[in-house]
Amino acid sequence: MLEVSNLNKFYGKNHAVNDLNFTVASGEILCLLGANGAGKTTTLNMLLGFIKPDSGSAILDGLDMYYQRSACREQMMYIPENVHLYPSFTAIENIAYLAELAKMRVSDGEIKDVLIRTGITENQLDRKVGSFSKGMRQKVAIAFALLKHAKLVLMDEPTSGLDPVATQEFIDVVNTIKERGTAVLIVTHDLLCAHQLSDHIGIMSQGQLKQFIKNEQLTLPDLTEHYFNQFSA
Ligand SMILES: Nc1ncnc2c1ncn2[C@@H]1O[C@H](COP(=O)(O)OP(=O)(O)OP(=O)(O)O)[C@@H](O)[C@H]1O
Repeated sequence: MLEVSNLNKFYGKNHAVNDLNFTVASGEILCLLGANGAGKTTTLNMLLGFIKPDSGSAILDGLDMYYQRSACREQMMYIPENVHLYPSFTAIENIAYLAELAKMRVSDGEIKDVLIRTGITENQLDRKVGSFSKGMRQKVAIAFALLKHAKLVLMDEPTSGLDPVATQEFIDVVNTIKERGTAVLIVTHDLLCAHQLSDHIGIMSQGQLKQFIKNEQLTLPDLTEHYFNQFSA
């Protein structure tokens, strides 16, 4: 689904993203970990088509994510660290508005259905989202990704500031989109969430993908050791 090949980005002499190679298949979750300045955001910005790679490519289902970025954006969903919604609209109204902008024809019933699937309760459906927590706003964004049948969902620091219960709810909701066959790429500092959620974990340092680990049978202490080894080397 997502194929990143020999991706490079320089800021002057700073090799911010250094020959990155990885794939995320349909129905797979990859978490990218790394210290501040490791190159995660620059990578994300190249996948979003905001930054032109100096060389290499990111391909989403056959489309180049920089040169065919408009077509790619129709097939993916970006969920930033803080999801911004129209505070005086309800969740249904927010999604209806986003759907209209995306020229999608959807009924209120379909919108309600995806919101319920992400854990928004019947009571919350009619509330203005201005009072929603970060976790609830994320659920609304994920509901839109479901409605859109996004092939790829990109998330930046989704669990920062979430309490443990909200984090667990977030993990459950992301598993819902995974089950639908969506490829998910999450940039995070949260080792516990990465361990609980991902199929693969990539550890970046100084622009390079130092490790790409299959999460199966990896314990949290193992992951922590892998992570810290990158900085003691
Ligand atoms: N617009 C820019 N101009 C110049 N240098 C930049 C720019 N954006 C990022 N950098 C540099 O590129 C490198 C990678 O930064 P990036 O923001 O991608 O790291 P990160 O892993 O996302 O860090 P964080 O976890 O703090 O968000 C850093 O050395 C950073 O200083």
